[in-house]
Amino acid sequence: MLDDEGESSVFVNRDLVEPDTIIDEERIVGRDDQLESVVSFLKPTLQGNRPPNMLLYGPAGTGKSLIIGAVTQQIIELCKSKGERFGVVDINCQPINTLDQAVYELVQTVAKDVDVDIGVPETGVSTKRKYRRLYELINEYYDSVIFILDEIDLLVGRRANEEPAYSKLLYQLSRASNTNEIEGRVSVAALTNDPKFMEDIDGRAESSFNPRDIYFPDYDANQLREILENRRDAFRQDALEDDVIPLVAAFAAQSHGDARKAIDLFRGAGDLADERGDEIVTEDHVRESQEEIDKDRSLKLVEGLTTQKKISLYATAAVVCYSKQTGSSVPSPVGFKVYQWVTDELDTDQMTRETYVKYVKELSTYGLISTSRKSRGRGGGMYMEFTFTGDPEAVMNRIVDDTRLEGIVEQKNLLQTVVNAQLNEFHKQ
Ligand SMILES: Nc1ncnc2c1ncn2[C@@H]1O[C@H](COP(=O)(O)OP(=O)(O)OP(=O)(O)O)[C@@H](O)[C@H]1O
Repeated sequence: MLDDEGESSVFVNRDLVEPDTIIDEERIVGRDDQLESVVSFLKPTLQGNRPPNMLLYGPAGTGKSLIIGAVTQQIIELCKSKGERFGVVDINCQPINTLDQAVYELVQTVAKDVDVDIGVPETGVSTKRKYRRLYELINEYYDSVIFILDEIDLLVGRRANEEPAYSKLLYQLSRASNTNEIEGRVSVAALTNDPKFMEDIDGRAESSFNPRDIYFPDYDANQLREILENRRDAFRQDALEDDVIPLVAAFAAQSHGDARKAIDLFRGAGDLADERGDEIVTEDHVRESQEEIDKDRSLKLVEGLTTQKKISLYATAAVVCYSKQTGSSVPSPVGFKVYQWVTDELDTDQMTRETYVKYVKELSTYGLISTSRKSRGRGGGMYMEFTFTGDPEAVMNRIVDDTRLEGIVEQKNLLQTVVNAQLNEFHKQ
């Protein structure tokens, strides 16, 4: 039974501190330049012209989805008042593995928006047919359209020596109006955390996509503070101790100035106060909540991964834990070699290097790993470098709890030898 105390909450509008809530423009902080750029690029839509394609790039939680979402929402409204149909087709590429799935997802998103039948099955028909259905729906229901492709760099989905799926998709969509497959005006906005994303794009796709760039830098502690201040009304008046907002902002500023993390921690501290029946959110709630988030994030996440992702992560963590060299970064070619060795030992499927890199990169969106792109010097090509933000040994231990990976623990010495041999090999080249 709930007593009076149990019913009271520090929140009066908890939605405001939910990560997916679409906030009003006046709550947006420190993104004036980006807002201005997106508005100016999309303005031609209102005058019946085609806007340019765009690339919004910057670290996680820096407002890319927020800004493009807020501006396109306004354009939908303005177009509606003029009797024009502006379609916003927004997908997140992170869970999508192939080009075919991406096109299906686009069809599904449009069909849902205009409330009609999808009209193509998910499997058993060609990707071409799915494209045809996509264009058919767009031509019937929209006068102009923008495709928003979030986390575009994670749409790899290719076999060895093939062009990556993101490259093909960008090529197709950005030329669909030139080829008259789409009759109205089309533009494509790609969102990514990878500042060097365009370097991996096929030349054909690069020239047809040819985007205007908009950069989203990290927030500093002051901006994070302001973002939180603007959502203070999620809480009951006087429910926040004075130091709560500065402390939440300071924690989030340490983790790359990610506004999503700041908001999650703000909400977490409030939830903890509620759980304990405390009337006021204090610094202690913030600190404890941060500890829980740190612990939970990596370990819960690891538990929920597929076996292939666990193996990829295990092999990457093993490079850090077993390396005799100092430094805690893992060059992706070394991580991949170790991954191959582990899959051989376990006698399980082996993915391509692209897929291995995609899996590990995905973990960076959860803050478990950070990635950067490195050059091997003149003519040596590029590779990714992975750095663990938390403790790689805890990650390995958690993965071993999965019975399918137990066998590998007995091979610890061998694994150590493989790691160091691969590192030596890599640094010799
Ligand atoms: N400038 C801002 N003002 C207010 N809230 C913000 C701001 N920037 C981000 N947020 C909030 O932080 C959260 C994350 O923002 P958003 O999803 O736009 O980030 P992103 O850059 O698209 O991240 P990712 O690369 O992880 O997709 C959202 O809840 C958003 O409302």
